[in-house]
Amino acid sequence: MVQHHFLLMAFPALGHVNPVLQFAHRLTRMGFVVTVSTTLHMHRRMDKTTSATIPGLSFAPFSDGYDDGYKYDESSDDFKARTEKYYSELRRLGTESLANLISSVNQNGGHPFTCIVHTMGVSWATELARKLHLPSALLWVQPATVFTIIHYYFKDDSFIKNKLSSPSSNSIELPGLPLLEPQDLPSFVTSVSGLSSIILTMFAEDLRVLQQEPNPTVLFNTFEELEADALRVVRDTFRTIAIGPFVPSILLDRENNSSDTGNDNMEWLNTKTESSVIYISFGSLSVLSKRQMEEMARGLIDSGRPFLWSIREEKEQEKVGEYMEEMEEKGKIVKWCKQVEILSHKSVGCFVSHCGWNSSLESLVAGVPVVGIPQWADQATNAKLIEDVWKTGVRVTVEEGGDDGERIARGEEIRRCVEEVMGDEERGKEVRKNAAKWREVSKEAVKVGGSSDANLRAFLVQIGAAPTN
Ligand SMILES: O=c1ccn([C@@H]2O[C@H](COP(=O)(O)OP(=O)(O)O[C@H]3O[C@H](CO)[C@@H](O)[C@H](O)[C@H]3O)[C@@H](O)[C@H]2O)c(=O)[nH]1
Repeated sequence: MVQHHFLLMAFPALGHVNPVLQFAHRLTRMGFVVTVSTTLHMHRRMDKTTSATIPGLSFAPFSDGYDDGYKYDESSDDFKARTEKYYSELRRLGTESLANLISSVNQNGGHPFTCIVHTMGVSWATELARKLHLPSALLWVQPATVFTIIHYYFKDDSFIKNKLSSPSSNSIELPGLPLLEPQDLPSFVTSVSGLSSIILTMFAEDLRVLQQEPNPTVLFNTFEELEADALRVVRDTFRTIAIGPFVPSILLDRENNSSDTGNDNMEWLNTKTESSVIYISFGSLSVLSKRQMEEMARGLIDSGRPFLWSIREEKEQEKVGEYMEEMEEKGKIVKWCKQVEILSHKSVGCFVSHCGWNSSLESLVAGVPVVGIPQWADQATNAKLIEDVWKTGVRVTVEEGGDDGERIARGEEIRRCVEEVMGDEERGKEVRKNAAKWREVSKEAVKVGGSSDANLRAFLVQIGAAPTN
């Protein structure tokens, strides 16, 4: 019997690498051999603590020429040209490495690769798979809603582009999606410059390459119950298969925990009462301005609640300036923590988040209500879904702040939103009830026999790889 061997290729960003790793875990549990490939820099950043001992899982990192990581500096004059050059190098070196990997496995008597799955931005992996007559699929690591928006954006200008430039009504009505205002759209379609517009070009290439496939298949890090309509309305063009949420098993397997020790954050959380702590994180990419950091600090202090704030780097932490002392008295600032551990702790009652898709799914599975402060990319759309569709959180209102016209979430507004989801008023109760409901539904989806488990098994059978577990 053929031992199926999956090659999973992740675009070099933590938001892609993390779900790919979870997907790899799932496939190995089903009895498959899996190789995960990404750039050397991302490979080093990947949290592989739980992967080291998994039989059947291996890694094949490659150098993209930036082993200390490519720096996206949108303020530099040559940002667009430099980034496009980087992506073309990523394509050249990635294709080369992938081709070498495939032939060396074949020559050295390893299990030959039988399927390639890749995230967005590396569609050259599909092109290589086609050349080698291997089945392939795109793994979409943002919501299906965003995929659907992007699809309609390119399908016909009348859906989005013309509306955005119209002086009168620019509400966007798309099949299967809630009515969207421009502020609910991903920045890819609203920004005409910077990284967002480069990513839009990348998505155009992803869809172009995909649509040349006889059976264009998109696996989604979402689940049917969560985004049924968004998945359904594009089925005339793509085979859409929801197989998420891809979150670490600590969130899926355990009940909210409070007893773990040997870890500063857990011990600190253990001293707090149930659902009393605000957790704050803006993911692996966003950098907040000093002004915004100060507003956040003010809002947290004024909330009168304990908080745990993950701020990636020391120089970022310094931006809270004069508030540091008071912050350290009332809360805890940490550098980079195991977010899923924090979210699964029963003391955490609210997540102030940029609404990155991984964070959004992790909070959903943990049943923690969200206060959304979206920054760019898919985050505004995710915040819209959280507030208006799943009703598991609220989105702060931002306003013009300061001379440079920067849009700011004011401390007072952050405090108000936190109070809204954690307090005793009707809205808070409803949000918490919905969060508890989605926690159960999301866990069910990935259990054996759940919608995502069944979808994944059907996909595997279709490519001739029936699971043994
Ligand atoms: O202290 C921290 C903070 C975050 N995380 C983890 O980091 C990941 C963050 O992912 P995500 O919430 O998706 O945010 P970004 O890193 O900003 O992800 C980028 O990629 C995502 C997937 O494409 C998009 O949805 C986001 O908008 C985009 O910014 C999550 O798994 C978190 O658990 C930690 O482990 N520790």
